[in-house]
Amino acid sequence: MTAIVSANGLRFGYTPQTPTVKNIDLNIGPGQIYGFLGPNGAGKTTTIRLLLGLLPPDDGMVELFGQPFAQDRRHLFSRIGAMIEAPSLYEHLTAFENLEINRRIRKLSRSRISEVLQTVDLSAVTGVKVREFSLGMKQRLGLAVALLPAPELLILDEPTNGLDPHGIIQIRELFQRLNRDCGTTILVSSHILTEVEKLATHIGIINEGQFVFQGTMQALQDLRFENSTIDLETNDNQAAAALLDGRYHVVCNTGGRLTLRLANKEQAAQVCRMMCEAGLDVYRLAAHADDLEKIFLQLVKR
Ligand SMILES: Nc1ncnc2c1ncn2[C@@H]1O[C@H](COP(=O)(O)OP(=O)(O)OP(=O)(O)O)[C@@H](O)[C@H]1O
Repeated sequence: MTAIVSANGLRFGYTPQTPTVKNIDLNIGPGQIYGFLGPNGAGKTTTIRLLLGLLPPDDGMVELFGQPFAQDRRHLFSRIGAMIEAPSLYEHLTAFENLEINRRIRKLSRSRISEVLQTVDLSAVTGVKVREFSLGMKQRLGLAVALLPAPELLILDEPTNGLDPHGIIQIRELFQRLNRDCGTTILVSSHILTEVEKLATHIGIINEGQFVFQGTMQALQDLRFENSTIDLETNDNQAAAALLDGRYHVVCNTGGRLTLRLANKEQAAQVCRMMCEAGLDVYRLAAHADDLEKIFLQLVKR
């Protein structure tokens, strides 16, 4: 299946001495919601600019919808909606007027304006000047601009920046709706994992211009169980410890409770099965996995 976004060996530096993006390989398939994460200054915006052809790479290549940029750039852009950092809006104009300018530039039908205003829930304020909008309303109007061409691919750089929890939920639900109802592929960047973990199907985490993790959301979740521990309590902990000896790493045996280090979550099931097969009663089997935020912080500290 053709990738919607494909980048290979992407390199870029604002100055020759300091590479900002170092060898980025990235693939986003149709219908994916790709959470692009990294701490401040990791190179997310720069990578997004490279993907959109707004910066020329020093090395590497980008294909969108299986086509390099050089070919039919105008047609490619008609299939993409993008919002990089703060939305570019005319504060002295109304929501409608802002959309109308963009609609004319992109030669789109007039009906798209009311459609996108409805999608982002701004139909009631179509005639209000943007300078009277809250930050959340401005973000949603920026999204409406990005949605005007009914894009197959949405690229959004920190779209929830500065929003309150209610605003973040509204934007998340909007992305979920677009993805579910229209099949829109979405690349959304953030420096906060919790903002994308409920949304993304795939995750890429960069630090200092290179990936430290790329995979499905499930694969990231599974990392929580690498090197996690479980507490085990049975009716005969001595017998349990003897069974585990040599096969599992028992880090603590207090008599009342055994603590084991696990290599993966499947080992918790194996331990449970082993106890039952030996006729021991399991009173407690409690996993202590890292939370995702901790995993994220560990990944970007390396
Ligand atoms: N126009 C520019 N000229 C020189 N250096 C720049 C420019 N834009 C960004 N940088 C530098 O490149 C690095 C990566 O910046 P970038 O904005 O891509 O990171 P980011 O991950 O998007 O960060 P944030 O989450 O803070 O937006 C930073 O060190 C930044 O200072």
